[in-house]
Amino acid sequence: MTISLKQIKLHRLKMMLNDPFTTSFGTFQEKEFFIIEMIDEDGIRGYGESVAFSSPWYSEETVETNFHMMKDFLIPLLKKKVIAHPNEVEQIFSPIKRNNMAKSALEGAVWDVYAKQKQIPLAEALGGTKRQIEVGISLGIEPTVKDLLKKVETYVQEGYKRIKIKIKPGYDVDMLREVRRHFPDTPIMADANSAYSLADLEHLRKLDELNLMMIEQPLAHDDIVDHAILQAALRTPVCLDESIHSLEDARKAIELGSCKIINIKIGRVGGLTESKKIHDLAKEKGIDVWCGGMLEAGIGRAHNIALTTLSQFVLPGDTAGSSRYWKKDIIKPEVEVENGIIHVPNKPGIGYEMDEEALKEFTVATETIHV
Ligand SMILES: O=C(O)CCC(=O)c1ccccc1C(=O)O
Ligand SMILES: [Mg+2]
Repeated sequence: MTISLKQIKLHRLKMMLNDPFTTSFGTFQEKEFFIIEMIDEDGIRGYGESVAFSSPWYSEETVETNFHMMKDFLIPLLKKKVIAHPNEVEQIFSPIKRNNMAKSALEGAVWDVYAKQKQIPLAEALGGTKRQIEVGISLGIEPTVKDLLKKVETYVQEGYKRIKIKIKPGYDVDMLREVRRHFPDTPIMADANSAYSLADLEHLRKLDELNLMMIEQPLAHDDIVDHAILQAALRTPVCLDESIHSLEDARKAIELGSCKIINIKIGRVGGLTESKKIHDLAKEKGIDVWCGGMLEAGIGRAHNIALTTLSQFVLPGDTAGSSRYWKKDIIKPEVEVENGIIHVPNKPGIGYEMDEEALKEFTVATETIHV
């Protein structure tokens, strides 16, 4: 069996988040992104989602650069190619440097086509075995600690397996101490999105009193050297997010001791194939991994769920339920979280149907490309 693509549709969507999401870089409430629909010669449809944001605050990619890369460079590389296995897509895209989120959006759709051809769940195609996955939730920076405590309370009640809290200088140790006081036994972690430097080492050391599961990306987005110094000085495990773009980055970070945990985001590392490689290395080296989030709509969420079924995803990820983000998601059924658990669908491919009505409602433009 091979994959012969006939058509690729790039649907540009605009959706409003239920609540504004604030990080150390700012606040946003609207999300623009692409849903990739690939149609093969037998009419099988596979879907992918581009996860870049409208501005390059998280990484250098944006919605516009994703479109440019997919349309002008990556899709032309797929033209007239017969793909035997989605593992090959990474190699096909290798003439193009970086632009991992653009690559990943397309590669994800190829994986979905592949699994649907074979009539197996994407999770199984990836080698995943878990039938249910544990998930946590990521909470943005709130106007006051009181507001935050209310949110933590809500999601602890709902059964989320761990609570991640965004931090920044001035909204960190004291706030977390307060949260810990109210929730002495809840698994809690902090994500700094690169808001600190080694000059803050003594301050960050105070986090060690709070029994946090980890601190995510405390230092620069492109650093693995200073993180190694910080990790050596902290008991709290350091988790890398922004700094890891590839298997090679992961290998170097592990060798340097820059982290004890890796947040794998499919888009950030260029696709499911690379995610799997990082997962396998982490497993071999005894590094725990979990699946990060990019405030995805249903298609990206479905990919995250499938990836999380791999065995070294031992920590709850950021793949919360659809309703945490959207009034209405673009898939049927929506992703439901029950007591912090998602039941992995066992239908072929990503396991969720595109809600065509919702797709239409949120689409602002569609580009159709024949391949
Ligand atoms: O709920 C999610 O999808 C993840 C939320 C989150 O923490 C996040 C959201 C957008 C960009 C970066 C991050 C991050 O993990 O750093
Ligand atoms: Mg992060």
